[in-house]
Amino acid sequence: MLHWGYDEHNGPSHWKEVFPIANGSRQSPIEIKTQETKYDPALRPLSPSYDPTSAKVILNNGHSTSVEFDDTENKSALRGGPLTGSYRLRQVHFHWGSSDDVGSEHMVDGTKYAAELHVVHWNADRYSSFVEAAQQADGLAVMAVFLKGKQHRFTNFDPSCLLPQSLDYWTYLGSLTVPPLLESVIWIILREPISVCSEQLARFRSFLCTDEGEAACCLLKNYRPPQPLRGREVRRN
Ligand SMILES: Cc1ccn(O)c(=O)c1
Ligand SMILES: [Zn+2]
Repeated sequence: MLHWGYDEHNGPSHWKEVFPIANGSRQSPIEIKTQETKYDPALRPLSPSYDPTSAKVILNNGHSTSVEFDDTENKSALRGGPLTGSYRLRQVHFHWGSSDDVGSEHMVDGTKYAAELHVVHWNADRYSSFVEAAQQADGLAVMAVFLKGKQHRFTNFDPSCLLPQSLDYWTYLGSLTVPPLLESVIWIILREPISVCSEQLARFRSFLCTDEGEAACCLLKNYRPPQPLRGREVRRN
């Protein structure tokens, strides 16, 4: 196995060839069987305290996209919960899959989520660096957050924030532009565009259109070419 990854030739089933601890006794992720979890009254509430000015860079390290934080001082830390003392924020990254129904690392009662956010901290009370802490049994604390897929909770969103200044428009009678192409649409097309930067457009192109288990391929385009007007009138206000 050259460099570890997530492909057939270098994925999780091969990692033990280079990292024998892969067969260790406290490996992650796990499946959480909620009925088997045990209430612990001694557990305290989590107390995250993050200073946004400690964020430094966002990068793709080939295994994930990650935001790195300045951890040379205790500006952002996680306390409480199961932790003793304070754990300093190091980085935030995501794990995801090739389709919305998989992607999380941990599972809950057989359910995988679409993705999983990991907020990584290290025990700066006891150790002098992330690298040192990463070798210790109580060295790191990773807070994981599940991301739900399609039905992603997206509340308090007012789409008018995406509208241009002018609501002047063209209108015509047409159809869906995707199958089943039903001819049931009154189209209202705003004449003034809104602006996006090329990075935002590239982000669209990075979304996948492949299913679980298929070779990942990106949804590079999803537009239907113009269709014959067939005598229809297009009106404007
Ligand atoms: C430190 C570290 C590195 C990779 N991942 O996935 C983690 O969750 C934590
Ligand atoms: Zn992770």
